Amino acid sequence: MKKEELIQKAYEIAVERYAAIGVDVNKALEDLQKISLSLHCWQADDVTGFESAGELTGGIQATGNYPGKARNIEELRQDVLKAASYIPGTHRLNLHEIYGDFGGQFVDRDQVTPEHFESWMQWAAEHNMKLDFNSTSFSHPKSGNLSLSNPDKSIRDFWIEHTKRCRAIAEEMGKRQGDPCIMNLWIHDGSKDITVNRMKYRALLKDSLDQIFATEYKNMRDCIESKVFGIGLESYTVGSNDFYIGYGATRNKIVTLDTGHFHPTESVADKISSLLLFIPEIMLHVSRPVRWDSDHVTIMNDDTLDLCKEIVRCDALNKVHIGLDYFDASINRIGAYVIGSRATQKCLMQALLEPLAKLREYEANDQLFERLALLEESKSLPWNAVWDMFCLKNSVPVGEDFIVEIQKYEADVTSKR
Ligand SMILES: C[C@H](O)[C@H](O)[C@@H](O)C(=O)CO
Ligand SMILES: [Mn+2]
Repeated sequence: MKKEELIQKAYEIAVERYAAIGVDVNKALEDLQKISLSLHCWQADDVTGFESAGELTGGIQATGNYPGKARNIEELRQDVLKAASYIPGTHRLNLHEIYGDFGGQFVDRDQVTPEHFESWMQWAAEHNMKLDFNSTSFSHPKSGNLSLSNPDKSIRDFWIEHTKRCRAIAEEMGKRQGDPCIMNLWIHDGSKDITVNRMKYRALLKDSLDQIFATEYKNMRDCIESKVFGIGLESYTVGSNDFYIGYGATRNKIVTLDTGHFHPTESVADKISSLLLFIPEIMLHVSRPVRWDSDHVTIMNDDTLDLCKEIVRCDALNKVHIGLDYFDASINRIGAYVIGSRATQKCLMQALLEPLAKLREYEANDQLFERLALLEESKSLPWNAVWDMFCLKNSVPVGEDFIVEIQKYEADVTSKR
């Protein structure tokens, strides 16, 4: 039997199996088709960008030196398109400011304009890819330990100007693509050792943000991202979780939850329902922390599954933007994109196939053994037959077939860099 026929047969059996517990597989497929992931451009080149080839700072690290990383804008675009060709569905690209098309010139962060992203906007339109954006506070001589919360007004003003300009760029991207560009703001600001000025730096950050967000835009949306700590900044993070939840709730801003930015046993999934009662939307940075915010490639683990299930259980697919954020420099980088994106989609698929009505009925009736039993059984329902059909319908490799394709691209392209 041909592979397509096998997939079709397994799919039909899965449809019947799910129907028996009240799950509409077609609806799940339609819903998954509508979810665009925001692919982070920085997996392709270990967060280097095109401003200068300086050191990566800001308490983040890309470890490993697998050959073949993208060295310029053309290579990065080629790699992103290659990766996207193995990911079912239509996806977005998330750019950092340091990935501008600077034409070989040094353009300082307080000088950047939408023109530096003109070629990106054209490229994205040609490839039916919408753009998201990030200001970049790290890897710059003025980054230090404090940017928007720096007591030195000249440094603070430099970063305020940078972030304002980034919002203007995001606005232009959103206008051009006819869909809001989501702009994330993450700054590394913090202290390696004990500080006796916690309030002071947070008050400065609050004031800087108020200045940055004073301009109202129609085509971009702001989101703000907290973190527990960065390497070298272990004792204090100005933009903590509490800080940004307070800021987001009082200023109606999207809050970004990076799955690597919490204490290791803290459930990010549990935050969805609480946050959505007080803030408009959530941006996710799906990652895989191994002992710290190590940014390993996302896999189909319990954390990601729980997160996706919570989004669906909260009926929040239209309020949660799903971006990826990891940068593993120790394996094939195109493979890293494909593994992490498909893993996230597999988790979403399982979430969409959960027999939620039946589970809720059990819970309402206080049938707690039955609820747990069905939760357990649903883990081994044939969701993968539905996933295979999703890949087939989207004309991307089914199962592990993408491995050989990526090996070929490595042999023909990235190994020659
Ligand atoms: C490069 C990104 O801005 C960065 O990963 C940020 O989102 C983050 O998560 C820092 O730890
Ligand atoms: Mn992040």
